[in-house]
Amino acid sequence: MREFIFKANKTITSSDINLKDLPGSCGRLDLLCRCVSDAFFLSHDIRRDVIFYAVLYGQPNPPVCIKFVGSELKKVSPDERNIAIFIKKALKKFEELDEDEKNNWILSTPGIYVKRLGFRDLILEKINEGKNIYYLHKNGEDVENVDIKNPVFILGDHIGIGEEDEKFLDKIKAKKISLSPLELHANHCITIIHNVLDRRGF
Ligand SMILES: C[S@@+](CC[C@H](N)C(=O)[O-])C[C@H]1O[C@@H](n2cnc3c(N)ncnc32)[C@H](O)[C@@H]1O
Repeated sequence: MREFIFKANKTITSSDINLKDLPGSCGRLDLLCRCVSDAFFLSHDIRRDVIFYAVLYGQPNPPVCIKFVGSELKKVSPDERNIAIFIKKALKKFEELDEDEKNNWILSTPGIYVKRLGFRDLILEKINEGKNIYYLHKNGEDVENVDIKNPVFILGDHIGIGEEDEKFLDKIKAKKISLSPLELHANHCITIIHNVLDRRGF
C-alpha cells in the first residue's frame, strides 16, 4: 500500500466551490486535484493500492480531511474539474453532518470519505497503525539511498507544510527524502515516488 498525506494550507473548506476558479477563490484547489490525479491515474487504469489524504486548512471551517481510497473509487476521472466536483460533493456532505458525526469517517461517494481531522492527528494515527512516515523535501536524503517500507509520504502545497509542522515531523523522527535538487510541484513528486516504487517492484 502507498499512502500520501497532502497539506492544503489555503484550500476552501466549504462546498461553495467555483469550478471556474479552482486556483484563486478555492485556495489552490487545482493543485490538490492534480495531486489526486497523479496519485491514482494510470493510462486506462487506476492504482488500487493507493490511499490519498488531503487535509484542508482554508476558510471557513478548517481542518477538513478528505480520504480517497483507490480500491473503491468509481466514476472519478483524471481531469481537475471532475475531481473538483467530487471534492465539492464531499464538502457538501460534511456541511450536512452534525458536529459529532464529523468526527467519524463518512462516505461521500464511492472511495471518498470526509472527517474532521487535523494534519498532525492523522500522522499520529498512521504511526499507531505501524506506518513509516517519509517527509518529501528538497533537502532530504536522496531517495535512491533510502529503503522504503510501509510508507506514508507527506507533502506540502505551494506554501510547504509550515515551520511548526516541520518541527513536529522532526520530533516524530519522520525520514526526510529528496527526489531532486530542484523544488518540484507536489503532484510531480507523487509521480516520481510512484516511478521509484514501481521500478523497485514495490
Ligand atoms: C512547491 S513545493 C513547496 C515549496 C514551498 N515554498 C516550500 O518551501 O516548502 C511542494 C511540496 O513538494 C515537495 N517537494 C518539492 N520539491 C521536492 C524535492 N526536490 N524533493 C522532495 N520533495 C519535494 C515538498 O513536500 C513540498 O512541500
